[in-house]
Amino acid sequence: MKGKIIKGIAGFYYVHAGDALHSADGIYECKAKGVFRKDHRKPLVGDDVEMEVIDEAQKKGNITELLPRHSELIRPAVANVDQALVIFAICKPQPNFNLLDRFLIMMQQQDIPCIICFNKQDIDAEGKKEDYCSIYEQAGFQTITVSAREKEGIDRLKDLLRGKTTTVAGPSGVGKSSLVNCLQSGIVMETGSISEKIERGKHTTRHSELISIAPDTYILDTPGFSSLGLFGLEKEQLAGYYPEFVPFEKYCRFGGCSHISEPVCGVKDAVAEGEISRTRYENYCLLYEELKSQRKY
Ligand SMILES: Nc1nc2c(ncn2[C@@H]2O[C@H](COP(=O)(O)OP(=O)(O)OP(=O)(O)O)[C@@H](O)[C@H]2O)c(=O)[nH]1
Ligand SMILES: [Zn+2]
Repeated sequence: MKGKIIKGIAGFYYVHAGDALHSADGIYECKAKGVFRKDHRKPLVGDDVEMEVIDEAQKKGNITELLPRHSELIRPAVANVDQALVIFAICKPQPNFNLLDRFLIMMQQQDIPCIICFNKQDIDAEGKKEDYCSIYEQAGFQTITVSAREKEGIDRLKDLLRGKTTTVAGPSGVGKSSLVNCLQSGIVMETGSISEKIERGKHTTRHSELISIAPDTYILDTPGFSSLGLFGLEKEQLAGYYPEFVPFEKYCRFGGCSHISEPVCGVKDAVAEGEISRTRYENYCLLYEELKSQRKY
């Protein structure tokens, strides 16, 4: 039968299969004997597989075939991700837009569409949420504001996730765990031997695990981050990750304009006229300088 690898620990793969979508009953502890030889690749969390049940009562099985992957993410290592949800708080803590831009670049490098979610709208006393959303909508990203505490925007968020596998990320303290809990609500996970087995592995390494939140809908909860390096990127490529710059580049005097110190620059003009967000442009300049001074190996 078909299933999906939701977690891998020490040579075991936990495969979500069968009809019991919202219950731990549908999770089989599998080995992947013979798959490496046959498919020449290592199973990844997120892989769709064919499996056979060895022992239904003990929920043990064997993965017999890896089905084709439509995407493969390196950070975090997971297959078949459709999109990323990046969570920031509107306040407490204030969003670090430089960090957000770094995250967006990393996902664009891997061709993964990004939804930006601003949480804690219940304490948005200064009314920042529209401003924040418009910065990123102007750049072509989808945005959503929610409150995990007041359970606002959760249904809309679920709509954006439905039928897809989404990697969920955000710096610490933004309410990611609270939001993941909201998304899981209504799902009865039965306690039992399988979840205990999964539990045991938790203390050794940080594994990524897919959580089923609705039929054909999974989220990957990733550890909070406080910094992100830029990898595999030359400074000349950076502007390509700021999609809102593109329509103005034709007004730059020089081809390959860096939009920093050149005299006639369509991008700088657009910033001055408020057509490109100053926050985005300033972070572009900071990241450009960083790439410029990066050591080449
Ligand atoms: N006002 C408000 N506070 C929230 C909301 N969501 C979460 N919080 C609070 O923000 C703090 C951090 O929430 P968590 O869910 O632990 O955040 P996290 O992003 O998982 O943080 P880490 O565990 O550090 O990665 C807690 O005190 C939550 O009660 C919200 O929608 N509104
Ligand atoms: Zn320019």
